Amino acid sequence: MDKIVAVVGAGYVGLTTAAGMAHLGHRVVCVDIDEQKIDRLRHNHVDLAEPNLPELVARYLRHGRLSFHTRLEHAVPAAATVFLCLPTPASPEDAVDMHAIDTVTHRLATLARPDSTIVVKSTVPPGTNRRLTDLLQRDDVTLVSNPEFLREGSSLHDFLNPQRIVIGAHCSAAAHHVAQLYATDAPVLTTDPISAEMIKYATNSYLAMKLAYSNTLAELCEHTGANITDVLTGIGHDSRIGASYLRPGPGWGGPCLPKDTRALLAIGNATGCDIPLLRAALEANAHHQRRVVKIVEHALHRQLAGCHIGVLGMTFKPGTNDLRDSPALPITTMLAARHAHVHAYDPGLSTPVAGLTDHLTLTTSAAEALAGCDLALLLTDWPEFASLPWNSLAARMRGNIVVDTRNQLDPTYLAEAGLHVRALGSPLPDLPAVRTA
Ligand SMILES: NC(=O)C1=CN([C@@H]2O[C@H](COP(=O)(O)OP(=O)(O)OC[C@H]3O[C@@H](n4cnc5c(N)ncnc54)[C@H](O)[C@@H]3O)[C@@H](O)[C@H]2O)C=CC1
Ligand SMILES: O=C(O)[C@H]1O[C@H](OP(=O)(O)OP(=O)(O)OC[C@H]2O[C@@H](n3ccc(=O)[nH]c3=O)[C@H](O)[C@@H]2O)[C@H](O)[C@@H](O)[C@@H]1O
Repeated sequence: MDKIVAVVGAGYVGLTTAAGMAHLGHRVVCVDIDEQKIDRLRHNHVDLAEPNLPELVARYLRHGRLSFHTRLEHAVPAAATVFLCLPTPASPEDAVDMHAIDTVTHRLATLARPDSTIVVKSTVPPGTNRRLTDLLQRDDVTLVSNPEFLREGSSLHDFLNPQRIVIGAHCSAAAHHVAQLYATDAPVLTTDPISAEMIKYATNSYLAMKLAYSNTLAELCEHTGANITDVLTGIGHDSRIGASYLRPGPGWGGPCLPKDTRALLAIGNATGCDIPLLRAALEANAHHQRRVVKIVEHALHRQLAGCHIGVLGMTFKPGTNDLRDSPALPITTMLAARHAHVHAYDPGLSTPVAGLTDHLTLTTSAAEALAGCDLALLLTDWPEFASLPWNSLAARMRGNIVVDTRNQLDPTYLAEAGLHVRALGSPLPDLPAVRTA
């Protein structure tokens, strides 16, 4: 048994780190200020829709290798390593809100065990390690930067199978200590802290730019007559480009890609470095969301006022119940602002969601969302949408057009049901006259 690992913050990153570290054989104490969350976790209730996470939490709770706490003083003083997995949301001016990290670091100044290592897993602006070291004022405690690259929906898998571990540390013993906690064959890259912090923003922003480029190519294909699927397959075979993150969609979203791209732009501006590339990626993303609304208008051959739109998928990607910065939010808001009636279904959203039902009706099935609709709009590529009973759905719809922003549906299969699929990145089809009742 290794020395105790403390994890502060029990959200996506924290709970995954806690369960993952327990799985790697460490004794883990996990702390969160959300008393309700901790109470639920102690009773085996994991609220995150993450495959295998509930099972692992239950297993190591039962073994006594994992425990949950609400107070830092009950967890931190015994820990040789303290992972900070705290939120770093955007602040109003798009800089990073460091309140949670600063508050906890302040407390660690008195609570941290002598010779312990504090590991910052949160995404934090370059220079944070140096600033927190000053705040901590503990010569016997080392602060290490260790950004996390997991994706929602596969958080545990990604944590246990990392493509690389990045460790930013001034002290090689501390870097070695953190690396050996992971017991992984993945490459371990040791850098200075500021570079490690930058690697995280640079990665997310690069993915955002790549996605913005894919969506731009999709639009260009519509105008030139090229086929986006073939074009992206063609460029993806070039190993200098790579095939991943090339699927077009209604815009990229989620809790991190938009926030971190905006943050890096703001960080650059604060240092006097303008980054037009990032500004363009963000502008392109807003443009692509607006474009989806235009495609719907074009498909209906008319104004949206009074139309019923059945939306499939609201989360920013399948396999999660997370709506943060989901492109479906601005798109459905724009549809509602044009006085369309929006009825949405998402397999990840079983309970009412605060704020969501102001501009749309959240239904509990695809059949309910599409009943009587003039047009179906697929926004999230939940796998089950491909195999919906499109024959019976078509019979319930008033219109006969499906706008597929993820190029997920088989147009031939839907054609058998009498439906016309308008995918992204294919030449604009001469859509049939809209079927109405
Ligand atoms: N969600 C993701 O997929 C990824 C997130 N990140 C980064 O990791 C960090 C954490 O993100 P998430 O886990 O998504 O956030 P989250 O919002 O899911 O979880 C944060 C947790 O910290 C708790 N917390 C807040 N203040 C606290 C305090 N003073 N003491 C103890 N607990 C406190 C909250 O109650 C919450 O449970 C952020 O910097 C994020 O950018 C990095 C990689 C992936
Ligand atoms: O820092 C973070 O929080 C994380 O942000 C992203 O992970 P995640 O937010 O879970 O989402 P992704 O799977 O990357 O998808 C982001 C968005 O891009 C879209 N996307 C992704 C891939 C693609 O080919 N096409 C596409 O439109 C998704 O639909 C989604 O809206 C990064 O992929 C993680 O490496 C990172 O750790």
